[in-house]
Amino acid sequence: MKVQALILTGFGINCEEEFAAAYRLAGAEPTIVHLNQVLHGQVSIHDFDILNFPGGFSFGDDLGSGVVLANKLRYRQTSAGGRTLLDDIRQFIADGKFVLGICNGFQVLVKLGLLPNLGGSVTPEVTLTHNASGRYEDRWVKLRVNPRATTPFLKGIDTLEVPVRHGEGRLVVPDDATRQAIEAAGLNCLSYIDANGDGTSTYPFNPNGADLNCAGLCDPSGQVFGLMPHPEAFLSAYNHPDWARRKRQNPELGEEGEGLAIFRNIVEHIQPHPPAPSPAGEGSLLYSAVDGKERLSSNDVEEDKGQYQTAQDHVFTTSKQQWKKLKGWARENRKAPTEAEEALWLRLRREQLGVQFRRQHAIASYIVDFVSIGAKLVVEADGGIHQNPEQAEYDAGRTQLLEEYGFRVLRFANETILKQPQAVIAEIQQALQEQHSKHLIH
Ligand SMILES: NC(=O)CC[C@H](N)C(=O)O
Repeated sequence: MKVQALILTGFGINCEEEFAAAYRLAGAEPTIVHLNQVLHGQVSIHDFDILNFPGGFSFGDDLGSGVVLANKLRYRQTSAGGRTLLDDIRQFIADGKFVLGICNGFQVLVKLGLLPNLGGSVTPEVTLTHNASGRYEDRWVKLRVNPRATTPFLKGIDTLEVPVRHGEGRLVVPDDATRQAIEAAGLNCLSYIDANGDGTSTYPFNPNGADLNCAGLCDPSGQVFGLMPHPEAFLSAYNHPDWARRKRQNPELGEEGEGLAIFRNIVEHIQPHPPAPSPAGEGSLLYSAVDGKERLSSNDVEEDKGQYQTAQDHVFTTSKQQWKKLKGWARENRKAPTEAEEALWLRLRREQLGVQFRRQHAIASYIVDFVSIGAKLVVEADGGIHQNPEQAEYDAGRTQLLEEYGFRVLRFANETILKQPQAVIAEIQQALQEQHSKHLIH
């Protein structure tokens, strides 16, 4: 099942379709509902992974942007039992789920006290108020991600160019203690920067005069994130006013807008996807070397059933001749794994890391210990013999060849696999993510 994104609308919210488009492009399933459907109990936020508050002019910005909506969430009872939507949202966050607010949505989260929520009691600690310019600002700004920010929404992003459109985007932090606490925890996760890339309070780079030059906040868990600018308004490169000049300067310029990364990040964080395998013959020897005629019927390679067998299609990444030479060996290895191989397989099999791994799989003239064909990632469990110089040279040649075929190769010493399995899995997960983004870019 796809990641489920619930997008609230109604009462003057007006960016819900852009949110839906962003989630769709990021591979999630968006559902737009009127806030009343949630307040009246017709839709439960708990059926979703990400709760989204889009921008707009909820309740006409009466009493201050986001104030009325925040009060509805805090005080409107949703059921006979006297629960409020805020109670549900707190439960939703405690369940490890995610909340995103953009512009008016960010204002709601701040007025409600879900951001920055230093004290954990969901009481307002900072506010957003009228821009220092005294007028509505509609312009493109540049942002820098606080390197200390830990929210998954911003993972891997350094800078971002996005539009702002708001009248009340100026963050005001009431006192030094709050300011220090926010900075100490890295919750001021986005700042406005000038042309040199430095955080700035200078207009118009900082369009509203925000304290800490702050354009966005996250809570200490990183699960709640909000920002004044609109990443959902930069999903395509053509959204940018300078796209034509940029494209002329760099014909290779990708078509994706910078804002999409935030949505991809959170969807990927919730459900790491394997990249699609590259189409036959495209930039890789892998599939073109194995044409239809060379394929063996699955009967020829019937594998032993048992603890180490997973249901999977047979994918051939070697020729028929080579497979004949290698299959006996592959089978033997599979039947008699080393202790480290066995330990690693128990953590890789059955798509536990979100992608399918095969073990003792033949690629060209080699048998690799584990491979995810989709992610193009090979994982090798090395015994002591691999320290011997001759073997090391052989390994290096083999790695080079596999890399030529488009695979990335990770090697772990058996001892490391057995003694630090968590670290090994973390490294494999990291590599899977990198492989995923790499293949998306291509
Ligand atoms: N685009 C928006 O979400 C605007 C938010 C709010 N109405 C403001 O003007 O500040």
